[in-house]
Amino acid sequence: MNICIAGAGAIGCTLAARLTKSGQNVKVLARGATLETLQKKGIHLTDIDGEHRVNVIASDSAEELGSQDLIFICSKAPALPTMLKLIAPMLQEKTVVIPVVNGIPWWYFQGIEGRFSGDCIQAIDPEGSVSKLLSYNHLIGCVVFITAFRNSPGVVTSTNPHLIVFGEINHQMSERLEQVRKVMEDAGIEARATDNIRDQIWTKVAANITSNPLSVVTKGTLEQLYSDTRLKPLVRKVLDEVLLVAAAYGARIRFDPHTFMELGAGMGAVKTSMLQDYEANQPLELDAIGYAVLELASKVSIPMIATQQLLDLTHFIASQPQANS
Ligand SMILES: NC(=O)C1=CN([C@@H]2O[C@H](COP(=O)(O)OP(=O)(O)OC[C@H]3O[C@@H](n4cnc5c(N)ncnc54)[C@H](OP(=O)(O)O)[C@@H]3O)[C@@H](O)[C@H]2O)C=CC1
Ligand SMILES: CC(C)(CO)C(=O)C(=O)O
Repeated sequence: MNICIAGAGAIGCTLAARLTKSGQNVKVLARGATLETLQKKGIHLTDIDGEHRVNVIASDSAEELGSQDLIFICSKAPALPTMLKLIAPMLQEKTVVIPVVNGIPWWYFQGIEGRFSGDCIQAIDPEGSVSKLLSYNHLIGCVVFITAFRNSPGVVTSTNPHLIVFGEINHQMSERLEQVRKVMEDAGIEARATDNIRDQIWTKVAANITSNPLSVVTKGTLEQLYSDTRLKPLVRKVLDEVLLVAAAYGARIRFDPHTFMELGAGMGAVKTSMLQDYEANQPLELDAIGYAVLELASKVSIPMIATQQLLDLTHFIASQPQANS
């Protein structure tokens, strides 16, 4: 299968290395120093199965990479509009596009019936500007439960077992969904196909909104955030708020709040991706994992007072010019 990984950071390099090793025809859309390293040295991934060194074809030109069967967009949420424009030359009628991106997706209200069907979420898709960039029939939804860290361009460490969940945005099972699942499974990454990707989205968003912003405020690890007696009450408050909103949208989250907190603490001394971004002076995914949730909450008239304060505090800290010095 012709597969493009668009965005070669922590998650992109993890997927590109594993898929290449499994025999897929993988190409990588990258830029700058990352592109240069990938072209000269390939990818060096260290994960739970050991070390993987793979050579990949990489370019910053989608035209050069050519038509693809499957495209994984592995950028941060703020780069999504740019990435959707960049991948356009690689699309054919049947190309499947899978954003491997945290947060509420811009297509959340597309493909399903309901009170808000067809609505755009202003925090991530102002006036539908992102929706216009890609036809929905290309999309498969995805939630990634992988932790990975980019040590330097092309050099990535991933410490936890890999898991990735895929689902059609209209909640139907399909042949292409099963094909994608199998491609991932063949690459040694546990992959599941679901008939309700939104349940998974809310589960992951609950993890992100309870940990990522607070990690920027405190510089704490996942273990600390979910177990430190001074931080736990706030984390739990945010968790309770997000679970109410998720329930209002009909999401079924498999874990009760107590188990959720214990699972978080069990993730160990992991630095969240938002804290990594903050330290690298990169834009934070606050809209996709935070302000989009507040918008959804206000649509169903549920207050998220603690969450709002936490997001605003994080936003303030991140907006300070000397924040990282
Ligand atoms: N890392 C983790 O542990 C986890 C991450 N996630 C989520 O997965 C998604 C990807 O995260 P992650 O891999 O960590 O992010 P990274 O920041 O490590 O990687 C993003 C990549 O996108 C590339 N990119 C951005 N814009 C462009 C562009 N215009 N052209 C080409 N490349 C571009 C960046 O380029 P450059 O090389 O120049 O920086 C970078 O390589 C995020 O939504 C994140 O929240 C989810 C679970 C865990
Ligand atoms: C590890 C985890 C689950 C923390 O919220 C994550 O997705 C991230 O760091 O972005």
